[in-house]
Amino acid sequence: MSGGRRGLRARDLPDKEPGKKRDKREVRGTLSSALGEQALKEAAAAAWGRREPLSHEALALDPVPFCHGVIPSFIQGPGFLDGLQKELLSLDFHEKCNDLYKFKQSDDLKKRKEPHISALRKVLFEEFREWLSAVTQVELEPTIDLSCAKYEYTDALLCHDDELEGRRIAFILYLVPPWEKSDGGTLDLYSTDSHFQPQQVVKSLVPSWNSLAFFEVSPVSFHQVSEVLTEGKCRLSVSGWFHGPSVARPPRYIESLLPRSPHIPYDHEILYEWINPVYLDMDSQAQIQEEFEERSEILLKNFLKEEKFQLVCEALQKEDITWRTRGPPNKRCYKKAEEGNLPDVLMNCFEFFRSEALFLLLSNFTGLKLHFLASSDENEEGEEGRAADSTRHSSSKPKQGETNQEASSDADQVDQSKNDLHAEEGDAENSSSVPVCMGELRHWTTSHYTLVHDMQTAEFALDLLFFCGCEDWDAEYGGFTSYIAKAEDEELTWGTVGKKALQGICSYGICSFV
Ligand SMILES: O=C(O)CCC(=O)C(=O)O
Ligand SMILES: [Fe+2]
Repeated sequence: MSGGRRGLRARDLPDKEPGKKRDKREVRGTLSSALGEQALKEAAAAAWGRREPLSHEALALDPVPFCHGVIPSFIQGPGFLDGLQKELLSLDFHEKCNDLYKFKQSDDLKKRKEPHISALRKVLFEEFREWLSAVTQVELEPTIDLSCAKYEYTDALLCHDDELEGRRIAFILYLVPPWEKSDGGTLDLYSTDSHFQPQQVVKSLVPSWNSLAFFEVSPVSFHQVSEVLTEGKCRLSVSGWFHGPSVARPPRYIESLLPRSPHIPYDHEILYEWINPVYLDMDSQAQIQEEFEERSEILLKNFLKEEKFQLVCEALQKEDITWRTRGPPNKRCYKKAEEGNLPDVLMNCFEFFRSEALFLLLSNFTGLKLHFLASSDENEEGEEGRAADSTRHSSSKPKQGETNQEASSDADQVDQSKNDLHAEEGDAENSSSVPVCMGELRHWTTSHYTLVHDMQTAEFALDLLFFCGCEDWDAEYGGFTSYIAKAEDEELTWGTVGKKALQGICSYGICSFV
């Protein structure tokens, strides 16, 4: 059928000159003419190779914090980008949302037939790829890896390195309205430490219409898209990767565990001092245990005695607490209080959370064996989720002198096999047979988060989260904790306390029992 239509159209057209194209709809994208200049190409290749900066009106290269470049006017000629923008905005976009990002992504652009999208694909993966191969001296393959992203108000993509087998150069072409740093949505580049872990943002690229950013994908190419802060502005981009021969990577860094300690020997008096008496009643403890065993979680309202809670809240407002940001940003970003100089009431509160009496009470609340006196009546089949499998803990009493000892682990780089050891807690010789806990006083406010990451140890623990200062919290502020079952890759919901959350809203506190 289409042959007939083609024949009819051919008859309607005037005689064509041999070899001349007839399809008026063919659209061509043309690269910035400066990129065709041999001298610029050679200067760029020399700078890239020597890890030196280059500043030219058509191209900027910078090796800090990792090799990247910006081409401020990537496509030349009027009209092309408007046509491209129109085609892109009419694609179907899918909401992408988990702990790492929130934005909208189009269908794969690999096979789209729209004229401007096809033309862009051609210019990127033919002409520009050749230019980039010459500059970076990497044999880039024609593999097409291309999609379109839309970041709107409150969208963001947190710190990551882009590393995936075969990806060598990342690129992003921006199609944005006039954009300021204060609009958010900057492409932030991180410095790294000696373990290739990201430290802090040292450069922010503000997107602009028709600018293309590119960078080498490497163990240190940590970057983020900061949260878009202006309502009604759309940060549209086309991005992808040029693939090439894989390069050897250093083993992933495994960070040291936070110090853990066994209980501190305080008897039940401390419970009467701190806890709302309703929770000390044996019947309510039995009820709590029933609900916990059913749901693996329980919310205990008004847990502390009112007067103690007030004292803790007041102390948290004091200026003499030293809060330090805890990273690295590809894993977490929140403030942690230094324990050395906490106000007395907070020190005492920490001691209460680490007390022997509380270990025993938590055993009663949960049915987990967090104390040698706790009965071990729970199911011997492994329990799912975060409930500790108490059958893996021996019932040996912590020896005198062992209390409050900190079990810290090696801060040096270790391999995966060490990581695996943590999962094998069945070993009776293992020091984890004595229940231990770790606690932090955390301050959560706007743009704080934690991320699920590859190197997270798989172990059984009871999380205890005690919150202060978050009365009248609204789910819209974020800041919730989500759990995913082991080996499940189902996306999480966005748990960051975003910038749109009201200033001054924060929550405090966590303690974890293993
Ligand atoms: O849009 C940007 O500036 C960067 C996007 C990015 O990092 C990614 O998609 O992996
Ligand atoms: Fe990225």
